[in-house]
Amino acid sequence: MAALLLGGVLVGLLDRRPAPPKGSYQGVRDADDPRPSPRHAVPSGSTAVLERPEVDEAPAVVAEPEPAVVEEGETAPAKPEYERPEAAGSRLARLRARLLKSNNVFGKGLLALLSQDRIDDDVWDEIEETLLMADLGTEPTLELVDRLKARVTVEGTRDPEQVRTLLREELVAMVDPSMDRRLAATRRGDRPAVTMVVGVNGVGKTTTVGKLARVLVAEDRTVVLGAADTFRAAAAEQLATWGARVGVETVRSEKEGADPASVAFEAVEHGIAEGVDVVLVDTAGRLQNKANLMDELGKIKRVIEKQAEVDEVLLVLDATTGQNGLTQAKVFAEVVDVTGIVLTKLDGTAKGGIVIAIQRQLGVPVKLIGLGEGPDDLAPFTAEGFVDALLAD
Ligand SMILES: Nc1nc2c(ncn2[C@@H]2O[C@H](COP(=O)(O)OP(=O)(O)OP(=O)(O)O)[C@@H](O)[C@H]2O)c(=O)[nH]1
Repeated sequence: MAALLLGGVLVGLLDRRPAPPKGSYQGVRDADDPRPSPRHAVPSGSTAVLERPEVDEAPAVVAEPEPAVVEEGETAPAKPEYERPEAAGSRLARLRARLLKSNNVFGKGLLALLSQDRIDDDVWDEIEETLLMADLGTEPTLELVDRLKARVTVEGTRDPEQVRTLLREELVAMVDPSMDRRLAATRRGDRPAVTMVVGVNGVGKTTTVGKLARVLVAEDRTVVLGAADTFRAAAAEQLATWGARVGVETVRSEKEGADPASVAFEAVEHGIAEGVDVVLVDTAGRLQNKANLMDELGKIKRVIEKQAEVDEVLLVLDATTGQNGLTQAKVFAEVVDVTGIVLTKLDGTAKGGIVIAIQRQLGVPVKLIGLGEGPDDLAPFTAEGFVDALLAD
């Protein structure tokens, strides 16, 4: 199963690139200004700086720190020690207990109901209620109940293992294993893959960008982060801290309220210069009104696309917000072309059905799920892995 999870998520292998040069990069242009030459010889008054991990070199691939050889009376030289993030493939399997715990009623409840000797109308009503309570949504609930009814009638089985198999098949079909859940993580020619991460504040967006950088580093991808959420000053700091832990650089603004498109531009520019695989751009996406959001995200995208295509727009949604999350999803989908959903805080809700509801609403796959506050508690999503975790013993 680990192989399945891994294979479904990221393709290709990273070619190891030389470490970026020393020194700090200063960028100053407005996003619409012409490109300076030579590249980094720019006047003062910078809008974006590169938060370079404070080490002699910044290896994009994490190596086990070698034990330093120290003579008696000597102090060991400072050595870069980055964290080694957990491999992407094993994450969902590791986190299944958390998913099962929070979604116990959904998975186990359904199994128990379907395993009863006699499934009368009352039991079907209870099944329907269980699905609705799990935020599956009315239409998918009715569809699933119809399919289960048809199969139980035809197969007439109450054997727990057969019931489990039947329910597993039907839930996997609802989650739709045919959706392409791979992340854009491979360079296109001489350009990095560019991912914009959007969503309202508080959903776990900045945390998700940090965790996603770790997923990519675990897959031997080189990454640059762009802190284009210039609305909340602490967000850039938070992001740079995430990056520094795994040797990933963050391009950020020195000024609160700086032009987010400009920061995004410079992050991508830096990613191109450094030859990294992926540039992840965090955005603010305040939802006061749709026109503002459209202006801001539209501008960031347009400006990035002066240099490289935006390959992925990941929408982060908080699974605990239920219907509110669906409304947010709709607004964002009207503003940008969302290519994937990251559903955070699934560990804190019994409403795992939201995965199906959101995919149905947007026609876009859930690509990653957040299952805790730990740095590696973001897992690549697969239909089978998710359903197995819901129905696990
Ligand atoms: N339990 C749990 N908590 C999470 C998960 N993802 C994020 N969080 C927590 O959610 C809180 C908010 O996270 P942030 O990344 O700051 O959220 P954000 O407000 O969207 O980021 P900004 O857009 O920069 O404001 C933090 O305490 C995170 O640790 C998750 O999957 N599970």
